[in-house]
Amino acid sequence: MTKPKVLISDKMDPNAARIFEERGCAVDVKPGMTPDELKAVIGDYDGLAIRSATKVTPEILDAAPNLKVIGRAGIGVDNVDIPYASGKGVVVMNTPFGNSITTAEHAIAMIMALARQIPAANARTQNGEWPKNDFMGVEVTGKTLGLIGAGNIGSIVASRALGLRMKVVAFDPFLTAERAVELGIEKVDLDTLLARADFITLHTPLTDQTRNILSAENIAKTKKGVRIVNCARGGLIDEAALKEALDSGQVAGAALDVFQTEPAKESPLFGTPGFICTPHLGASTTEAQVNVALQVAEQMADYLVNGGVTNALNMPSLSAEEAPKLRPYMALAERLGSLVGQLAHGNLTTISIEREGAAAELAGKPIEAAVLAGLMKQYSDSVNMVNAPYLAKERGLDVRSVRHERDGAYNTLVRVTVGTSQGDRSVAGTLFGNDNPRLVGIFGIGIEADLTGNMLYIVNEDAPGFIGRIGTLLGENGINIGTFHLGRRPNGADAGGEAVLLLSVDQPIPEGVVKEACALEGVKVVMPLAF
Ligand SMILES: NC(=O)C1=CN([C@@H]2O[C@H](COP(=O)(O)OP(=O)(O)OC[C@H]3O[C@@H](n4cnc5c(N)ncnc54)[C@H](O)[C@@H]3O)[C@@H](O)[C@H]2O)C=CC1
Ligand SMILES: O=C(O)C(=O)COP(=O)(O)O
Repeated sequence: MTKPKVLISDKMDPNAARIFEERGCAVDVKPGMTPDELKAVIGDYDGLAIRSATKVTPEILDAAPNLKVIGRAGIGVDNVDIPYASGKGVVVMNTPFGNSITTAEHAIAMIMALARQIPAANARTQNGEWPKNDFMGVEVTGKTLGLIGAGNIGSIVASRALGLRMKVVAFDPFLTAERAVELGIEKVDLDTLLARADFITLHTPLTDQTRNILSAENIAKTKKGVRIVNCARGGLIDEAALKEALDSGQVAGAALDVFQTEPAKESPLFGTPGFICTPHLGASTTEAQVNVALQVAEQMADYLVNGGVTNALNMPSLSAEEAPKLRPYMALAERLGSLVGQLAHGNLTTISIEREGAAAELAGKPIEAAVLAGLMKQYSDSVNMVNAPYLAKERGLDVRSVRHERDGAYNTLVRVTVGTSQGDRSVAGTLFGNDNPRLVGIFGIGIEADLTGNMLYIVNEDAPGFIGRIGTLLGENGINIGTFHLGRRPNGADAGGEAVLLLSVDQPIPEGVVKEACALEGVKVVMPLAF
């Protein structure tokens, strides 16, 4: 098997490359490429490991036909076009905890640096000025810290601030009252936070709701002399409004680690009294960088080599332990999806995926994604388990997953039923010997078959002589039959109803032969299938 190829396109701790190699991936380390340079090489890679500098745009994704996974060694993924990556079937992962302590500590360092104006005092002291009378600071003890965003980083900041004897109030619509009590902080609305906080620190992702959350209007609602820290994302603060507020004294100090445009080589804020900044160093400690590098490489290699999915933003998780158990189910699910997609005519409106017996004990989402991938393959070549659920949603397909506690005739069973404009169509399959996918029912008829290669599905009047006729037709056309499966409709009926035939053949069946088969006496349906 050829090794999956991974490109590390941002500066990353060398542990990442080591782990990729140890886990069976080939790795190239090329930090600092321009977008054009990245575009020129990305086509060679199965995985792309990044930090915040690489921008994964639709243009880059379009140039990456082999790409399967993007791994962000860090938290924020606003530099990746996730909807576009999902559409292309590329998994996007991050490392949600590896650098949170480090970033929280940076925010605390910013709070202390603002309170005591350490950067300016340091610069002037080293300049030989000894400006002892120019730097009157403030204590943080007893002051109110307003947290905007109390997730992983925000809650660590809260715990450290409580240790500094600050009072902490937080605005976070997703913070529960219980969690606030647990953290020892007070949950407030944004206006209350703005009015009460002596220091404000931001810890939300950049979304449509959080963009410019500190707008001119909201900055005007702050306590005069407030100090503001942003170690989250640049777009959270209106930088022009912040400049004005610093100039007017509404804001006594502001510390930014992140900017609207990065790298920020120039800014009206530079040189403003009370303003300090760092060049997106929030995650830059040895400890955090080792953490995120190890984690991203482990996660990406696990996906590329074993199919395990951890911390994906566009796919359900699947542990490396679960992955081998689920793999035969995915194969079964994909084939059932493909079969029902090939057989069902008319406009598909609903799909229901039922799991019974051992299948009911497994994670449902990956099985659902595999069924949809099989089904959607009829419509597009680039469908996989990542983008199939998105494509199904786009097409307005109503997807239902049902888990049955009851025991059925098989110790494990997956049934897929699609609702079409012509009624419901259902197929079911099991695993033989734990890993061998096998069809056990088609449109309510018990029929056992492997779903593999080229097949022919025939419904005919159940009368003597038909099997001979179809065998002769295929033989005359040089088509060898591999396997032959028969069932009767209604299920278990005696002769005289409808018979269903599923044949596997050694080559695709030419259209002319399909037409001749349709013309045979008693034939109702003939459909070539491919798996
Ligand atoms: N400066 C740096 O180097 C680093 C920056 N970051 C950034 O820090 C930010 C926070 O990271 P985590 O705490 O790990 O994320 P998280 O997802 O654990 O927490 C974010 C919190 O923001 C809250 N939130 C979402 N929308 C909100 C809204 N409209 N108003 C108020 N709160 C809202 C969420 O409920 C959540 O509790 C991210 O933007 C991340 O990219 C993370 C690491 C390093
Ligand atoms: O993890 C994050 O969200 C960060 O912002 C860290 O960015 P970086 O990896 O230092 O470029």
